[in-house]
Amino acid sequence: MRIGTSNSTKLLDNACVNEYKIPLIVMMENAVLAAFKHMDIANNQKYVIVSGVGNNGGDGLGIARQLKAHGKEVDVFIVGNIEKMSECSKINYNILKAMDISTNIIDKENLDYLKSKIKNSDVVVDCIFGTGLERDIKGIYYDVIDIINQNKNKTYSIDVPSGINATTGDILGICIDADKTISFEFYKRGFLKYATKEFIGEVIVEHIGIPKYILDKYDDKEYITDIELIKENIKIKNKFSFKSDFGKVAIFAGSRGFTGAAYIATQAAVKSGSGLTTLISDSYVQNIASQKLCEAMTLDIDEDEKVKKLIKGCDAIGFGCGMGDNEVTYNKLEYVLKNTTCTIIIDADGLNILKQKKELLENNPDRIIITPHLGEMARLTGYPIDYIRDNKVDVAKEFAKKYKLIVLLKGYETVITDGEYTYINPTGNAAMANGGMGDTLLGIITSFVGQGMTNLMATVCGAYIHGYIGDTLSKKLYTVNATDIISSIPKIIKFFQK
Ligand SMILES: NC(=O)C1=CN([C@@H]2O[C@H](COP(=O)(O)OP(=O)(O)OC[C@H]3O[C@@H](n4cnc5c(N)ncnc54)[C@H](O)[C@@H]3O)[C@@H](O)[C@H]2O)[C@H](O)CC1
Ligand SMILES: [K+]
Repeated sequence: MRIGTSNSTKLLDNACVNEYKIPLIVMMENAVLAAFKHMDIANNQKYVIVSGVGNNGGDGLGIARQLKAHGKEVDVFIVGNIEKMSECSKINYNILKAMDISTNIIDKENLDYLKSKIKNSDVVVDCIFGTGLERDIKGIYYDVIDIINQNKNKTYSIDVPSGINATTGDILGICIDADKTISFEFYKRGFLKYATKEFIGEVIVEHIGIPKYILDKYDDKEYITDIELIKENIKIKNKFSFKSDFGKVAIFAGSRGFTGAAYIATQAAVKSGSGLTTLISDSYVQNIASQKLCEAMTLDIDEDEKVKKLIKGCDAIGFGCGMGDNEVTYNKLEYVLKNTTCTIIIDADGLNILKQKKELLENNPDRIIITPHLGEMARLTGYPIDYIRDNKVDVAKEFAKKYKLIVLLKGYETVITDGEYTYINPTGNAAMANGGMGDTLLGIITSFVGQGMTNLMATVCGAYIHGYIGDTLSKKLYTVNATDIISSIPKIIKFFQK
């Protein structure tokens, strides 16, 4: 699913109208019909439509007409200077007048009337502002939004809950507290901001008849990952394949007290389909992990020649889980980067050691994937955690572009970017918030890179599948642990295999 901003909507509208000769009223009626499908008419009878005078308001007037045509009780209120009504809104307004559907122009005197109608309604349809909101909400607009929030039974917002800036997610003074948002063509970028989550309700994105090639042309290269993309990347195994066709990977992980991390990351790679997997760790970890790892091989990190030979032949290397934030780990990472050309996926202590010494990243373009959480990203970038949380896409993109690598920034709606293309991961849940989850993810991504996916797609698919397994298991489990995820990896990957 595409992510877009106010500007993308404007550019798209202009292109459709001027270049492709699709009249705006056609797109508006498509929007009306698309939104109407979600008005839940089987369960509601009384609707109040509150429209502004821009095109978002025009959508509302069209929805009012459709609701009336389906036998619903509809009260229409318009806020704003009716003289300044947009052209398409005016068309819908005139249709309502011709059909004898009365409209009320809101002023200070009839706010109580609006309030009583809202109290008495099942659903308020919010069409005051959409992508055209451009300044703080004041005066009568403020009062109307406040009245809706205080008195509604349910509110369905059209395109954007009025008051939220569709691009930044900033709340411009006040905003509608929506139960559902029916948005057009794009998931609005502003909805990614944590602070808006409690106001947008369930978000539905509907197409309004704009051809794909036009959407492609005005694409911001930002997406919410969807299932189709995963299916495209998980290929059927050729019947003539050998284990060498599914990648040789190594996992550098573990230290005293962190043997679990080594086991989890390695076993996740095995279960994700790697042809050959080797855990490289200190001998203490090796002795313990090798008793549990049946399929994976193990190697002592200090057996220099053997390690060098093995990593030179690897298709991907996962590095960092539970290794310790110290000079030894840094030296090993430097060694691995120097002695290989394949992709290295760096997590946990592999990231912590980089905070003062980013030259390792600078000197290895297009072969590193980093998987930080907010704290690790703060240490890498120097930005405060709150700033990163509010600007996660921009921060991840900036870092990815600067160091020519892939950033997977963990958190609610994990961000994955190579600096040009960005994917927001919609899977995963709070039942997965426990130790070992990151190690599992590292194992899956390492395995996918080893099997030949591009670095970006391996990271996108790894994050999606990891979260998807967690979502599936959390329906029956109070807590989902790394070992639960690992056991389900083959079954779920199979589900996505085309
Ligand atoms: N391609 C599409 O997705 C389509 C979407 N449609 C709908 O159109 C709106 C965008 O319409 P637009 O006219 O550009 O903007 P708005 O209706 O959101 O508002 C503009 C209107 O409001 C005034 N205004 C802005 N900020 C304030 C403020 N703080 N206080 C008071 N007034 C304000 C501004 O001056 C204008 O008068 C989109 O969201 C969809 O719902 C189309 O239906 C079809 C194509
Ligand atoms: K709206």
